[in-house]
Amino acid sequence: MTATPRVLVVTAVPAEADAVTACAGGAGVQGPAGELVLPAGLRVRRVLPGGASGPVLDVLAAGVGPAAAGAGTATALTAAALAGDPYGLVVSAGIAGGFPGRAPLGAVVVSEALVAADLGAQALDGGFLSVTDLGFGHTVHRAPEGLVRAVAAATGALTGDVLTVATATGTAARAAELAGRHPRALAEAMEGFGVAEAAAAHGVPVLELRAVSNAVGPRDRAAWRIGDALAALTEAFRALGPALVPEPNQPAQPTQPTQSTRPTEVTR
Ligand SMILES: O=C(O)c1cccc(C(=O)CC[C@H]2O[C@@H](n3cnc4c(=O)[nH]cnc43)[C@H](O)[C@@H]2O)c1
Repeated sequence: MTATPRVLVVTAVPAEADAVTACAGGAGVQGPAGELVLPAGLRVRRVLPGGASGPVLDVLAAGVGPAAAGAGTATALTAAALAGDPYGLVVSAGIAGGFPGRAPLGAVVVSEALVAADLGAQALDGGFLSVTDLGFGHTVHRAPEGLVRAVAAATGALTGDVLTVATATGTAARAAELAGRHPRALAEAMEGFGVAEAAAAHGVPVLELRAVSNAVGPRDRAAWRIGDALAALTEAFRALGPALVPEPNQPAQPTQPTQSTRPTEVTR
């Protein structure tokens, strides 16, 4: 770690990145000279929400989905490492769907675990086999516990698992399936696990922070409350202050799913 903690915040779309940088109220946003342009035209914007003593947030809109998120995150982490100024923490941030009864619209959630919920294979009986069940790969990255507690205390965020899906849920049946398979899941989004894979490859701890814009369930775009969620995201980052300082020696570690996140039964 450098003297001033450097945090890479990765969102999917520019509107989410704007919501994060708004936490500094404009005053902490560096001018064009402070904007870093990475390969593939990725732009990293820097804000200093806590003033000189707080963390430096470098905010990147890397694109929608786990692959774009992983590629963008890896590019930014590699650029920083090669420049001799590596990041101490990566945060996957944005809006999310909340599981009904677990995370209401407007709630902020912070991840205990970032879980790849659809990385695997469909079984003959229609069940799901994760890559762990198949014997190759992992589906879970855990966030540092102390950091999760500190972020929740500072922001009022709910703590639990955040699922990463490549296809957003659009039916009640799929929502029930995911909720049943992941009893600790509060929300689903589309980038967290990709961000975590890149962070783990660089030995950097990872966290996911999301504001709920819609319910996970039957697709109803008109019911999404994107503005409210983006405002909640800004408030969460404003409240964070020093809480976003990484704990020492807590790199992202892929973990096997706990009993509560494993499918109850799988059939090959
Ligand atoms: O249309 C807009 O103004 C707008 C502003 C900000 C963000 C968006 C997005 O559509 C972001 C997509 C992003 O949001 C996550 N997300 C949100 N809800 C869900 C969900 O129910 N299931 C999965 N992902 C969700 C996701 O991470 C997307 O990348 C639009």
